[in-house]
Amino acid sequence: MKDFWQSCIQRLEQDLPPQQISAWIRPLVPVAYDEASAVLRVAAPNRFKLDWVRKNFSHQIESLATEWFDKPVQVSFELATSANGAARTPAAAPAGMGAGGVTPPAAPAAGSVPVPAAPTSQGRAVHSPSLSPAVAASNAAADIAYDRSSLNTDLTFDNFVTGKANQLARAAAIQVAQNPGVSYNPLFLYGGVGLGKTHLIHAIGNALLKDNASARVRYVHADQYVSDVVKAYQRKAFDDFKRYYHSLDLLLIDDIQFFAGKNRTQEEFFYAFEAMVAKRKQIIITSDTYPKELANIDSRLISRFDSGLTVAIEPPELEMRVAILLRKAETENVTMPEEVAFFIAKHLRSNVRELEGALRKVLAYARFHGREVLTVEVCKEALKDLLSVSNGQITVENIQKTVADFYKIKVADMYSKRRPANIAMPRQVAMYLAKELTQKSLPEIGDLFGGRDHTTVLHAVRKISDARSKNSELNHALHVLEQTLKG
Ligand SMILES: Nc1ncnc2c1ncn2[C@@H]1O[C@H](COP(=O)(O)OP(=O)(O)OP(=O)(O)O)[C@@H](O)[C@H]1O
Repeated sequence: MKDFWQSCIQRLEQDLPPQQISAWIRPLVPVAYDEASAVLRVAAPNRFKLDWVRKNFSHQIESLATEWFDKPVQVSFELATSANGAARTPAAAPAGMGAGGVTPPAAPAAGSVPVPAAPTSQGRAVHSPSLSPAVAASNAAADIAYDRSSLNTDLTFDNFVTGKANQLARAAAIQVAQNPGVSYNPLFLYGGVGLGKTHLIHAIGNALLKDNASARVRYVHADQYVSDVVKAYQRKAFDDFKRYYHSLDLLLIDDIQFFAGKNRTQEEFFYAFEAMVAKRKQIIITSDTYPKELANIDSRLISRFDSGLTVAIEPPELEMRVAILLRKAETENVTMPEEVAFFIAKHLRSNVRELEGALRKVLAYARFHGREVLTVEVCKEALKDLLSVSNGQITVENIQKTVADFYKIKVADMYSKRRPANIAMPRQVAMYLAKELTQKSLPEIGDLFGGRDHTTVLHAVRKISDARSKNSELNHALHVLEQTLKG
């Protein structure tokens, strides 16, 4: 196997630039070759490299192995650990987060693969034995920075499709990535589910680390932060907790609405917030609603959230949905005719996650049934269930967006707890239409309107239905909305 590996590197050196060889190939360690199953195990020093080589080099290594061993060989990549004998030296291994017991950040999800637009090896992540100790040390530090940040390297600005719905948010995100702590602090991004908030904040983190590999960046979901607070509490280790969070250069905190009612968490976050902003360190927050609408969050925090820049991400319009589908298909190396993308985008309107799910379904269906060309027919078959469930294309999210546009209120008001009449009435209209035009049950509708009780939905449905028969203006508005939604 050693001989094979040497020859493999030599062959790759003929095809790849030296920089790629030292950044991606030399850090790999061949772990074992199993003759019987023809599986070659290769270890990568960290998750980032693992994802990258799996995506970009597995094919080349596999064909070289197949040639060498004279039979089809499968290459299986894994993380270097002491168990497989490929772990990094202790000096280079990511340290824990201290005695405080703060949970070390999880690595990006297994199986996630960076798209080619992810950071290149330039300036970091090089482990060639020929490097000077200083450079090797700084590259090891860069790897550790990535490992600790919990960033998903798949999520970058380059693969974030822009349209009217998110252009402001993207512009603000780029601005903050280029001038952290200076331009907008905090940056508060809000919007409904699956619209790209998480993607955007990872993109900021990735961009910052690409520019400055030694920056202390951390992505954390609000739930994880809560659980870090609980652990610090149990272990009486708030000093470590504070030291860690207060020392960051960039804190990306996702879905802050999960702080609701968690007073100790809010208090700790308040201190972290104050400490970071005072030191001009950047904080970026996402939420399903805008600051003033956050329920059960301390008003001190709400006013802090509001003190920077607050930007909404709206559901994508048709053209943007098409662009997203085309881009995602391209990433999968699949040619998608525009009419196919339009067909899917017209039928699935609510969010990007739903579009991605539909695309995955269509691709899996086409592969399984040996359909080499994607057609509208293939999509209709593949998405049969999804299309019938969405009851002639109408989803609760479409209804919320359409009604919010009609009454000129924010989509976030559909799930906010606010109750002034100019918001409560459109929200009731939306609930009524959701009941009329979708198959959703009352509890399901309640959930989609910010976790409201089914009796609230029932009350709205009855009230609007009754008012409609007496109030011709409302009746007309409902007709217009129904036509828009069915159109
Ligand atoms: N503009 C976009 N371009 C490309 N991909 C996008 C875009 N917006 C969202 N996505 C993709 O859609 C999926 C869902 O996005 P994301 O997880 O960022 O949503 P979210 O707003 O954080 O949702 P939630 O509130 O449910 O956490 C991700 O795979 C993301 O990469």
